[in-house]
Amino acid sequence: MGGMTLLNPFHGTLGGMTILEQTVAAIRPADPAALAEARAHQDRLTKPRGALGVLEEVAVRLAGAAAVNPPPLPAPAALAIFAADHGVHAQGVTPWPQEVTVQMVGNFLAGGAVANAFAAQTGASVTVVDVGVAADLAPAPGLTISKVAHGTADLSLGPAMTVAQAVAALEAGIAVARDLVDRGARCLITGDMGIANTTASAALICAFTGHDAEAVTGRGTGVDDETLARKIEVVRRALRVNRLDAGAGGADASGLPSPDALKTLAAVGGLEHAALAGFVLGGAALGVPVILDGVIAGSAALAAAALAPDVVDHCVAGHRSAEPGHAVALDHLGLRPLVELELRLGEGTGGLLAHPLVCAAVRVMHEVATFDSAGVTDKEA
Ligand SMILES: O=C(O)c1ccc[n+]([C@@H]2O[C@H](COP(=O)([O-])O)[C@@H](O)[C@H]2O)c1
Ligand SMILES: Cc1cc2nc[nH]c2cc1C
Repeated sequence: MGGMTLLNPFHGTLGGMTILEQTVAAIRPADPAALAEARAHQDRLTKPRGALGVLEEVAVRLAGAAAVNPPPLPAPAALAIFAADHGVHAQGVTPWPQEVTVQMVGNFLAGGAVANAFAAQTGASVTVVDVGVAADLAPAPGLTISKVAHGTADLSLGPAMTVAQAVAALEAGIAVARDLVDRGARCLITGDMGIANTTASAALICAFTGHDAEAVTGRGTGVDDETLARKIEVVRRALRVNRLDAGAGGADASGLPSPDALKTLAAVGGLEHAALAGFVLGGAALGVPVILDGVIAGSAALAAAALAPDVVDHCVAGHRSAEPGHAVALDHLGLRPLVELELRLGEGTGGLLAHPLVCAAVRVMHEVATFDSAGVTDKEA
């Protein structure tokens, strides 16, 4: 799926609804009939009932999301790495210089990052999306340029983005999901790159779950005790300055994107968080499952769920990262991570590792014999 794409980040409309509104409106909850059929099917397969543990629930979940049993095999997979920079970098919340964001974009495009190795292992394509890198990037194969801004403003001093910028980034993410599915992807995997983005992730998790900054702020790329203390204070200040300390709004009764959720995302999110939220919504609207990576994806999924609660039915939590806010975000979403390896890299690495597990879970539903078809005696009811 190489080749360079230039996507228009303008806030588009069609038939009176914005692309974001259309996308939210197209997302369906899990289909109860397909869920029931998939559960009954699991119980007829030649294995003791429940013997595949969590993998049985994954397959059932994908059947519900696809509204058909068995669900389509979630392959080929496409990883999209959304890259952006953060004004809050100026507060000294990370030991890494900001230019590492653009340098790592170069590394992804050259095929030299861990995400490239893991993608090759599971046969996933890699697309890098510049949604807000501070530096200007030259067009290159595998790079989508959807730059909404040259990084966000400092979220500890005021809103990181305007609502219009957040919507433009959401719609850039939706466009990437649509493009990858058009080109044949049957599973989307989230990836991110953005020095300082674990600070924005912590602020989003506080705002959407009501947890305290100390409980959800972690060491990111590996900050020392002094920097961690400063980072927690920066998150607290961001919530106070942006008047989010009382928790944020979710979806409202209209079924349209909640203005509170958009304001929260704009206030303390990053451009990659907004684009990731759009990517997740875009995949769900097309009925294609989305495997979430780490804390950045988890916090973006909170925003997506506040905009469209049913989006969660289309998500699989690839892994649980070492960042403490990730478990809080996954609990709030009701998602159970498949892999727990103390990863804290981002780029989509945890999502990519989970992809073969999700494929295996679904393949069982297509290929394993039933007690009847194989002539195996079931235990007595
Ligand atoms: O995926 C995670 O859970 C994760 C946890 C810690 C760090 N990261 C990555 O590290 C970068 C942000 O870390 P930091 O310390 O600069 O905020 C960003 O590029 C993320 O992809 C990612
Ligand atoms: C080297 C490096 C690689 C990364 N990949 C994702 N986030 C990252 C942060 C750093 C610092």
